[in-house]
This record gives sequence, C-alpha cells and structure tokens, in this order.
Amino acid sequence: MQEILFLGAGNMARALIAGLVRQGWPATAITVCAPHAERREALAAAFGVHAAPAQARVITPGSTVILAVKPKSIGTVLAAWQGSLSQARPLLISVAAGVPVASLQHALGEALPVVRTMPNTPAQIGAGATALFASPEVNDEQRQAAAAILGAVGSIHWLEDEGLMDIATALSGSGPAYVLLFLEALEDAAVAQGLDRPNARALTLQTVLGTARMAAETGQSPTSLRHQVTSPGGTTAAALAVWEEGLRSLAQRALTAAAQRSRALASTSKD
Ligand SMILES: NC(=O)C1=CN([C@@H]2O[C@H](COP(=O)(O)OP(=O)(O)OC[C@H]3O[C@@H](n4cnc5c(N)ncnc54)[C@H](O)[C@@H]3O)[C@@H](O)[C@H]2O)C=CC1
Ligand SMILES: O=C(O)[C@@H]1CCC=N1
Repeated sequence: MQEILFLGAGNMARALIAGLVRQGWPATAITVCAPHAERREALAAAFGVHAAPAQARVITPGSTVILAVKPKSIGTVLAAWQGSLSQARPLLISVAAGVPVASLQHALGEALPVVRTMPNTPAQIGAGATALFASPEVNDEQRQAAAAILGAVGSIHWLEDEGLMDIATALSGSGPAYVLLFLEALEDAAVAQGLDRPNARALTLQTVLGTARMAAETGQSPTSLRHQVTSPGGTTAAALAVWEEGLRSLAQRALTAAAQRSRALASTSKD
C-alpha cells in the first residue's frame, strides 16, 4: 500500500484518515505532519497513524502527499516543504478549496504533478463524494493512486475542466453543511409544534436518509419520486407550496455565493 503524508491535521485530514483506516488502509502507511502537537497526536491516538511535527519527515519517492491546510496557509506550507517535494517529486493531492493547480505549482516553483480535489466530510464513514482534476503532469499511475485514495472513502468524479471545481466545491464540498442545516431546521420546526426532541431528530434523520437511499437505489428522478409522495390536495402539496416560494432561488443564491467565495480563496493562498 502506498505511503501517504498528510500536511495538516484539521477537520478534512481527520475525515480522510478516519475513512481510509475504516476502509482498511494500513494506518502505519499514513503520516500526519502539522505544527499543532495536540491535533496531530489526537489523530495518532485515534487512528494509529504516525504523527510528526511539520518538516520532521523526509518525503519518500513514490509516496503521495495530501495538502490539507487552509488556502491562506498554502504559500507558507509549500515554501517550507519545497526542497523535499522537489527532490522526491511525489504526487501532490490538494484538498484546498479554490486554489488552482497553477497557483500550487507557482508556489512550488515547478510543475510537479498535482491532483486538485474537493472531498467532503462524509468521507469519514466511507460515504464521501470527491471531485478531482488532474494537472497535465499527472501520469496514469498517479491518476490511479489518487482514485484509489479518494475512492476508498466514497465516490469519485473526475472533471476535465478545472473551472468547474468551484461549482463542485459549492455543491458537494460545502453540501454536507446545507443538508445538516436542513436537518436542524426540520427538527426544530417539529419541536416547535410539540414533538419531543428525540422523536423529532430520529424521524428527521431517517426521512432524509431513507429518501436519499430511495433516490440512489431506484434510479428514479427526484421529480418522479416527489410526485409519488404528493397526493393532490393533500398535506405534501400544502407544504410544497410553501417550500416553492423560496427554496429553488435560495439554492441558486447559496451555490453562487459559495462558488464566488471559492474563486476568491485563490487570492488568499498568495498572501
Ligand atoms: N472541512 C471541510 O468540510 C472541507 C475542507 N476542505 C479543505 O480542506 C482544507 C483544510 O480545511 P479544514 O481541515 O476544514 O481546516 P482546519 O482549520 O480544521 O485544519 C487546518 C490544519 O492545517 C494545519 N496547518 C496550519 N499550518 C500548517 C503548516 N505550516 N504545516 C502543516 N499543517 C499546518 C493545522 O494544524 C490545522 O490542523 C482547506 O483548504 C479546505 O478548503 C475541503 C473539503 C471539505
Ligand atoms: O468551507 C470551506 O471553505 C470548506 C471547503 C468546502 C467545505 N469546507
């Protein structure tokens, strides 16, 4: 199994490591490097991976480096690792929102092979969704390596146009937060109308889970499945009339705002 070096020990590194180890990736083939001892040691304790202070490790040729720091930290981190990266020429997988391949290669001072990705946090239970874009320097073997790593923690979706990464980020990278906000809003609305919190949470969760599974497993379109729930003049129609007052335009505005922010994050990585 190939060696993976994570630069960064935050939420996304944790989700990917949890997912990889859960899916059987050997923990001893994974190392986490980050300046905050508490965070990297917590990952070592939770998953059995190696932890090391930033730059304490040399990069092994043939390994994969996963860049999992905030866009604004990228310049500093890549500058610090430039020597070892240039020597070992590993496959670099970036999970940073908004940061184009060209900016990463500019910060590296050379065109190393880069796979820019946008995973999401359900990766921690093997249910992630990741959009990927490969720079021209990435060979077939490296493409397969990236697919094996991200594919171990969920579904993978290659994009041929890097410009589409911003909308993929807005959809699936940030998407879990939208679904969670929806869960919160439904649960709170039921509680406000008298249902107890444990039942409200359990009914909400199973409704969203069951519906997503039904859509995935039947292969029927969301529109067709929705019509099956909606009796003319019934309860669903009454609620849908309210949702239709704003949900679709809110979805447009929310994804536009996230994609714009993704584009803007590119400039913070140059600070
Ligand atoms: N949280 C999410 O749902 C997703 C996040 N991402 C991307 O993942 C990246 C990380 O995000 P989060 O994990 O949420 O942030 P976070 O703030 O939880 O983690 C950032 C980590 O970077 C580390 N770090 C800072 N300076 C460093 C250095 N010099 N060397 C090594 N490590 C250093 C810190 O230890 C920290 O643990 C971001 O670029 C974000 O756009 C992508 C997809 C989803
Ligand atoms: O909020 C963010 O910027 C990151 C990228 C996608 C999900 N979280």
